[in-house]
Amino acid sequence: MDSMLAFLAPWMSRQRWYGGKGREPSLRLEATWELASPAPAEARVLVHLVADEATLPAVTYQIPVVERETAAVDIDSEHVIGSPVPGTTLIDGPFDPAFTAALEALITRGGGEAGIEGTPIGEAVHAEPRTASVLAGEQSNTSIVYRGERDSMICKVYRQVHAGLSPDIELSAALSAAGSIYVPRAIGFVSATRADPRDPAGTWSGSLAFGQEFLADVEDAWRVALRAAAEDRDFTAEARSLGNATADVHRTLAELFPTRPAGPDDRAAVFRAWERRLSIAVAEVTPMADLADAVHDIYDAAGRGPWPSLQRIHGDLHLGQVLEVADHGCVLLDFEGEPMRPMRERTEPDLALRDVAGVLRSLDYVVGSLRVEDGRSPEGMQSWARHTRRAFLDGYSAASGADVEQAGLLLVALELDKAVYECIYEARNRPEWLGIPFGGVERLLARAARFA
Ligand SMILES: Nc1ncnc2c1ncn2[C@@H]1O[C@H](COP(=O)(O)OP(=O)(O)O)[C@@H](O)[C@H]1O
Ligand SMILES: O=P(O)(O)O[C@H]1O[C@H](CO)[C@@H](O[C@H]2O[C@H](CO)[C@@H](O)[C@H](O)[C@H]2O)[C@H](O)[C@H]1O
Repeated sequence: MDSMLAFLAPWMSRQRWYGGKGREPSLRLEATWELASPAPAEARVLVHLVADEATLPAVTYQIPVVERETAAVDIDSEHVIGSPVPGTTLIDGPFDPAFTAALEALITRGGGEAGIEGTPIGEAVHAEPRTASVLAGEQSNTSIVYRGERDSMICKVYRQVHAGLSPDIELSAALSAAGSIYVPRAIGFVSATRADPRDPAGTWSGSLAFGQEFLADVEDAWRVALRAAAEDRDFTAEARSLGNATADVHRTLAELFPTRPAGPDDRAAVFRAWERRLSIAVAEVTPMADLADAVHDIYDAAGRGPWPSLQRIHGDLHLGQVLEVADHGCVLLDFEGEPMRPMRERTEPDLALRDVAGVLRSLDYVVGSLRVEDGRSPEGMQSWARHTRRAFLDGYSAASGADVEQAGLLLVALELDKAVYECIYEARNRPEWLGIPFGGVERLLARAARFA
């Protein structure tokens, strides 16, 4: 196994989903399961959980691997993990038919081996042949699209694995079961159970994968908005409809899951999370040090003002998480919350306004990215940005019955917190885009001055 980990570490460090950017992973094997695959092939399908101790706290990753005879391997070298045993090659599971077939069977038919369980949910999909391919693009996880004549499915293989049911599965499946038209239909999920490393008498379980209906030939709202802004075309109808959808999802989540008034402990926890992020940003983004005191003052004031009740929310809502479906409208994806936030915070009731702030930041990114990529003048785009922002807020207020503008400084603080998060995200992943959220922090501080 040590030789497998020695091959895994350099390969993992090159993957988009690897969170410890710039570091060499320091891996420890936590668990391995072998899956039966319906695909006719001489191959073993293994699912490993490995802890990466290069970061603190350690992060657990899921690595599905297919072991094949080297002579039979015909795949792009990028998806080859290595050959720790001469004559045998390890392949990244999502790119091998033996793994994709095993996963499809678990999600659509259920069952599993000791420790791995597939749970189909909702209406069963048709038993038919489907072709599997990995979705291209910048992702935190790895998604496999299964295309069939009658039912197509997208299955997300979670790369970072946490204890408990993933909030993505928990919330998306509950919304789908409640008949929400704003999420894809849920099809099934896979979980793993093993002895708890912290308490050998207990068990640990976590989510490995989630299958949803695949909506073919759709674009995400980020691409649609970018095109509209680049051509100075109106995007207010789409923004208003996203406001309606966000409010409707919040209303349904508040009916399905517990809500509570924001007590002193809740406020203190949110405030600590704002401050923690700010201090990470100061450490990683040099110019942030000059703005930190001003940001802190806004957090302080917003923490003392009126707060609405807390409820379950999306947690990382941005235009890239929204599909624009023709003759239907917006569909919201990926209820996992922000990947950098501790999981125990992501599953707690939170401020619904956090999602509103997420979309507002994303609209600011549309203008910012056109400036960075195309050298467009921000002045020329100000009117597009203002109208689009207004339309989103109007749509949200109309559908929720609450005037979001009343939130005043709290909304500004949440936008600031998101922009601070984005500064960290960009510094780690896309340094050339750092100016977009950093400029956002400066503008939000100017806006906050109106509430002084
Ligand atoms: N049900 C779906 N139908 C069509 N495309 C989807 C669906 N779910 C996800 N996608 C596509 O996959 C991309 C990544 O999905 P997402 O859930 O955000 O993954 P990640 O957590 O890895 O970021 C989305 O931006 C979208 O383009
Ligand atoms: O991988 P996820 O989709 O869970 O989200 C992470 O990556 C996003 C970038 O892909 C990042 O979003 C930021 O960039 C977007 C444009 O690419 C922009 O629309 C968002 O407003 C901005 O936050 C997201 O923050 C991060 O969690």
